[in-house]
Order: sequence, then structure tokens, then C-alpha cells
Amino acid sequence: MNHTQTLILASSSPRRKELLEDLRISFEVSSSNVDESFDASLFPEEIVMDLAKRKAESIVSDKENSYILGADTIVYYKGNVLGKPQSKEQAYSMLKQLSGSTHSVYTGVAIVFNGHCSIFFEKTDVLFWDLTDEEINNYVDTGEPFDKAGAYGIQGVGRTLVKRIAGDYYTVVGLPVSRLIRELKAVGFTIPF
Ligand SMILES: Cc1cn([C@H]2C[C@H](O)[C@@H](COP(=O)(O)OP(=O)(O)OP(=O)(O)O)O2)c(=O)[nH]c1=O
Repeated sequence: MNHTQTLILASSSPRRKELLEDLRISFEVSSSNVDESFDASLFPEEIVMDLAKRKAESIVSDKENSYILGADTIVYYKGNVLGKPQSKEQAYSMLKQLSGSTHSVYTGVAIVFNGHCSIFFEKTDVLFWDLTDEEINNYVDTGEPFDKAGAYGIQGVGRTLVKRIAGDYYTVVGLPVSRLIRELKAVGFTIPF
């Protein structure tokens, strides 16, 4: 019997790739190209889990024992989903909204394997400092907001906007790796630690 297992990350996010590489487990990357529109009347956890599942299911693997990972991250504030800003103005307005208050970052993860799908989500609350317009504009000018939900990256210069968080830091970056490892083990994927 062949026990070889293949882990496939269905993502074009450089952050997710780096976070998995840091764990020194071997995996392949296959970028998913799914329509990321969603029904805004759903709960935020449903949105991220559904998108994560769509991303993982969009990858076709010819390997026998493949475990395909999909993930999705959104920022949720006062009932609104903040995705990636499309312009400087949008980035400014997202950051202006988030200034001085707490928002939630949701990341959903789906593991598709041997015809099954296991899904979970994590949520981390993030409190922003009161930001001046100058601080917001200077941050937008770094260019960092553009490929990131909520218009900031906690792993970059965006860390200086954050006063405190409650929850897993890696949920904010886009892949809650600690929970992920436990979920992978639970569905039979061998982890060497
Ligand atoms: C809030 C926040 C988000 N982000 C990122 C994580 C995600 O990559 C991105 C949200 O977009 P996603 O649609 O979750 O992911 P993606 O389009 O980058 O990659 P793919 O769909 O191919 O997997 O925002 C940060 O990097 N840092 C942060 O602090």
C-alpha cells in the first residue's frame, strides 16, 4: 500500500505560502482562481468558510492521497465586510473607519481530501489606535494596503496601527497555522512534529 501524502496549498497569497514554509513541512502550491463574490447576508464565518471551500475544491489533483488547503480572510466591522481596497480612496476610508475601534478578522480554512471536506474558522479581534489623517495617508502611500483585506497588513508597517489583539496573530495574517496543524492531524495527515 502507498502511504504517500501530498499537501497542496490552493492559494496565490505569498503570506500563506511563507507561513506554511516556516513549519518546514513539504507542500505544493497551486493557485486557485475562483470568483470571490459572496452573499453579504451570511455570517462572516460562513463567508470565509464557504470561500475557503470553493478555493480548495477548485484544484484538481491527480495524486491519490492529496490534502488540498484553501483559505480566506475578511475584516468585519459593524456588520460590514471589508475586502481588499481597489483604490487609495477606498483604503483611506477603510482605515478611517477602523481607527480607534475594534474590528474582527475572520479566516476560514478548508481541507479537501479523498472526497471529504473539513472546514473551520478562527476569529481575532484587533484594536486600532486613534489614527490621524496624516498617519492614514502616509500608510496608504506605502502601498501596503492594496492586496490585503481591511487595507492593512499586521505583518508589515501596518503593525504600527495596532494597539492590541485578542486571538491568534496568524489568523490576521491569513492562515491560523497552529489550529491548521491540529485539524490536519485529525483528518489523518502525517505531521513530523
Ligand atoms: C488583515 C490582514 C489581511 N492580510 C491578507 C491575507 C490575505 O492574503 C488577504 C485577504 O485576501 P484572501 O482573498 O483571503 O487571499 P488572497 O487573495 O491573498 O489569496 P488566495 O485567495 O489565492 O488564497 O489579506 C494580511 O496579509 N495581513 C493582514 O493584517
